Amino acid sequence: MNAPETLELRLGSIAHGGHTVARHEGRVIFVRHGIPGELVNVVLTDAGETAKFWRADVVEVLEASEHRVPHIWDQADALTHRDPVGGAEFGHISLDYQRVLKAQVAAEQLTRLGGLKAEDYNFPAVQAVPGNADGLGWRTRMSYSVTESGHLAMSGFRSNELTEITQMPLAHPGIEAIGLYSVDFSGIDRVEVAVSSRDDSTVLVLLSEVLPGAALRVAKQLPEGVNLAVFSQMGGSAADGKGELEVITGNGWLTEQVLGNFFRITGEGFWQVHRSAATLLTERVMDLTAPESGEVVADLYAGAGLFSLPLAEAVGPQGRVFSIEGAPGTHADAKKNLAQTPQVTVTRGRVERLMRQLAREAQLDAVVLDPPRTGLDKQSAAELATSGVPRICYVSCDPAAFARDTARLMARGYELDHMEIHDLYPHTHHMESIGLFVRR
Ligand SMILES: C[S@@+](CC[C@H](N)C(=O)[O-])C[C@H]1O[C@@H](n2cnc3c(N)ncnc32)[C@H](O)[C@@H]1O
Repeated sequence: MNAPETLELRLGSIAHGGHTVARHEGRVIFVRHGIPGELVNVVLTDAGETAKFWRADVVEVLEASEHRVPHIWDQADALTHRDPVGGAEFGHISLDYQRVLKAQVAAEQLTRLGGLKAEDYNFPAVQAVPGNADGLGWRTRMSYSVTESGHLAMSGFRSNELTEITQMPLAHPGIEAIGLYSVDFSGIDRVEVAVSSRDDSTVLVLLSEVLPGAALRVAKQLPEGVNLAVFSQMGGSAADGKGELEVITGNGWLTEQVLGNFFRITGEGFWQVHRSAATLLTERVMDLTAPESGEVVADLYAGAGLFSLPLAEAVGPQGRVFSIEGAPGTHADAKKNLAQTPQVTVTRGRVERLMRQLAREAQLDAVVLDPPRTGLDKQSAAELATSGVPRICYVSCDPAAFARDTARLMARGYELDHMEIHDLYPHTHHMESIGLFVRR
């Protein structure tokens, strides 16, 4: 028998990934675009007869949650679009309640994967970013596809169908101001845009060109002062892929400023997305890690040196910082950003490959690590713990990976001394956790 295409469901609790969990005839269904407690009609998007669980999207709300609000972005609204775009999947939930749900997800992951018990541990609330009351305009980095007619577009939540974009309320106003939505991007297949949060107005547009000459046509349509470059990825992954940047107008990089330090970030290089993230995370990492003069600290997955630079200042010329980053472009930025601090050793390479040697050769006093969504691999977690480093400050954008790594570190002699969660991705299901682990 084929599965029914639509169903009426009562939505249960929130799950990792932003779904609510519902049940139908004993089967679990992960439902998007709903709120726990709501009675809704859903369309099944993934419903094989033999599948362990199904997936569905809310298309009609029969009994709305008191936390439901008009969606912040029409094109991402599942109630008015059959294939809404991704990128603001919590936009129908009041901002305060989004944070309540994120805290529930984090607590559930820490319990289930991290092995922590609610009776022993005070699971943290999710903190709003000061100065961003409506949770809009925070994205300093945007990434778009291009339609056949040359317009900016984004993919549907669960499809490759492109929807033309005419505004993006989460994008920084400096990005929205340059009129990208009326530019003809024919001959381009991806458009990446970044704005500097130093001045809130210097913009760099990166194009991936499929027709030679297309970027020059785009250049003529952009306002004066916008930096433009063509980027070609030469293979590899985000951690070690090689890229080539050909500048068309202005510079191929932006300058960022964090607490008095300046950072050069090339077009394809990593930088924190929320306009306040770099400052907020630096303050929190420095506060929790508390590096002292003369100490030896490692900054793993170091990016362009955001934490390495203040760590170097704190340990001073008598101390030492090992800054490890995999991506060649971001590593090149780190080299430049850390050129005036000889106490920093800047190394390009995968943490998986370098961790053992580092743990063996350096007597580390503290480690800061900020891995991608996948978290630490098992081997690196083991080597990190075996190093016996007294303090580990772990910054994470994925609560499941963070919880899994918490269990690994706790099994090898660490305890989670402090944890906090920041809402660095409002109107999405994402969150940023920071944990301080200390050697027992
Ligand atoms: C979440 S970012 C953090 C960067 C930096 N801490 C910051 O806040 O600006 C993670 C960084 O790790 C790098 N990376 C990803 N996988 C890696 C790996 N296996 N080894 C080393 N670096 C890696 C990425 O290129 C990226 O720059």
